[in-house]
Amino acid sequence: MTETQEPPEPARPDGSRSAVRSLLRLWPYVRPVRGRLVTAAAVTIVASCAGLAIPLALKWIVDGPVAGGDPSGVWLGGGLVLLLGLLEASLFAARRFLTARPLARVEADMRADLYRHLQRLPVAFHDRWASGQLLSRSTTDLTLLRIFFAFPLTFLLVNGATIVAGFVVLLIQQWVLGLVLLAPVVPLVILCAYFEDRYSRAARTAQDQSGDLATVLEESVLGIRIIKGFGRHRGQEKAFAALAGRLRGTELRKAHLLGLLWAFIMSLPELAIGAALVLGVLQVADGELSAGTLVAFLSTALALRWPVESMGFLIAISNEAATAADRYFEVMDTPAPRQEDASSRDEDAPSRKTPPKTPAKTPHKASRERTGLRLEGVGFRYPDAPADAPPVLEGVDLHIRPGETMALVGTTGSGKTTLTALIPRLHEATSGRITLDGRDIAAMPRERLRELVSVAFEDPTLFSASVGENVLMGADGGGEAELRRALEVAQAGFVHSLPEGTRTQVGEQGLSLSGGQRQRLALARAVVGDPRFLILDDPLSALDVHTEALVEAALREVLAGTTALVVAHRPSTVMLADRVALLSGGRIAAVGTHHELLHTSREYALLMAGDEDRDGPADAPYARHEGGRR
Ligand SMILES: Nc1ncnc2c1ncn2[C@@H]1O[C@H](COP(=O)(O)OP(=O)(O)OP(=O)(O)O)[C@@H](O)[C@H]1O
Repeated sequence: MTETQEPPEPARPDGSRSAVRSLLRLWPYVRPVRGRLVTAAAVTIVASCAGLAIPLALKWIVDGPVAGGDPSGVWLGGGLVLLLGLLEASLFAARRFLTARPLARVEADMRADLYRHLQRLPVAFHDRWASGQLLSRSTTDLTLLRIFFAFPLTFLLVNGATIVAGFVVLLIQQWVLGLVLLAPVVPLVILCAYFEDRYSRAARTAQDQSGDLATVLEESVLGIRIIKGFGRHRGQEKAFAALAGRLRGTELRKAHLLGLLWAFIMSLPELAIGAALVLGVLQVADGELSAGTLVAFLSTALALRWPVESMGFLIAISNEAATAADRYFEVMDTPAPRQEDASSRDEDAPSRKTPPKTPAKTPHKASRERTGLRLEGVGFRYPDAPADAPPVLEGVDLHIRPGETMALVGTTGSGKTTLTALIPRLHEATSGRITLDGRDIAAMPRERLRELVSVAFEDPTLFSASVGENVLMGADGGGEAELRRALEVAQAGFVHSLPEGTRTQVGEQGLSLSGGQRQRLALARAVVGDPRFLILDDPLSALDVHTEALVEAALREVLAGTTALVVAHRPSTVMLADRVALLSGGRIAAVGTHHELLHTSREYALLMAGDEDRDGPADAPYARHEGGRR
């Protein structure tokens, strides 16, 4: 067996990391659209240059036509300024056009990759991560990244280039005044570094808290019946309000930091412009500077205000995007289980994709290779179990013969569900091996394994899809005939009286159906592909006595043609089985027919009597449960 992969704790770093390094990891996604992004950046630079040329045109108007009293020159200059303005506006519009579609593609690709990866990650990962955290990473965080690609990424470059070009122009026009304007750069760089660190910590906290909020919201929506049933809505409201209050506090801290940064970014350059204006006016008065040059100088300085001021929020959004990238890659970096070599595929085995029209009675008994389902020395411990806790399963040996139905019984928490989860490899056994018809499942491609093994769990989850789609999930390519047969076996005839029959959409998690109805659909899903191996975890628990008897009768027919392990809590479910295995203390304590175990295992007899604490030998009183298939 492969070693169980320890999924990482959902990380909550403090944000002290390199934002640039985090953002650089996005390169593989940006690569395919780099041409568009570079073109958009070039277009934006041309647009900014058009904007910067306007003050130069003004200088020409003031020093030329205005000073020389030439009205036609003023009109010409005015027309030139108008043209430059129109050019700037249309180029900015073109930038949006160039980036919108490819960036939506990048966001969609990243989301699809995340979803694909989440589907491949082991159940142990999902046990540990809160669903809201995954939800917020695949929605809010990816939207933040798209905004970053569309806006700050381009404008950090373009505005940076504009500022450099603008200062070159200023220094050429009047280097003393230019140096006055450059004076705030040093304190601003120091302040930006100071705020960046604090802001990224706050951004990380806010994004994690919004994930926590999504988790509480999701749990409240899914558990609304319990909340209402126990009158817990006030408690839930308080818990939600407390979390929302914490998030509000963090957002306020972010706003406070951003406000302070912005105040410095706006006021320091304004002070410098004021100083340059006073100095410039004195120079014009002394005749050392032309009025036109001063107008051009100040217009250029004012044109640089937006690129300088925008740096504050561009840095803020970039930090949030870097945090979003970290959160995205925390999930993507979690290794998914290794995909086994597809060449080990069992070619002779019939696929569930093409189920036979009618089940063969005992198709697997005749084959010499078909040795059934075997567990040899299987052990399992949950990755997050305390180090000193004993393993849930240890040295489990069990052989289910081809075509045989084995019931698995044991006290609550004895590990029955855990054991059934090892067969379709929802969890990896930590020791020992499991074979299906002699082939080790650890060496089998998961896809193939899941074609061979079908499962129905105690909690019958249905998806937001039609009844038919939910059932046919169990058999890719299955059609109407398979659907009808599976519904018949599961005694799910009620679907035909639903408004649109098997096309009726069942709500989120099938909430519009009763527990028993959902369980019957989950059972139909398990049997629809006529699987070679069937794992049923207490499949009849939510059925009334009458329906249970009907389902049992139909299920007997299916079980006759498959090798099955059925977790049973009730004698009526045990009756479906050929033999029974008793799970106790993490091991198989006894195997035999129901009749044999009633007489040989006191623990089994007590379990079947529904009285686990009872003393005294198991004998005649339990004989009323006898009468299984053998
Ligand atoms: N995801 C998990 N992480 C850690 N421990 C777990 C996890 N799931 C189950 N356990 C523990 O493993 C043990 C076996 O649980 P399991 O659900 O397999 O028992 P069970 O026999 O199916 O119980 P029941 O009859 O009540 O359904 C229990 O002690 C349980 O607390």
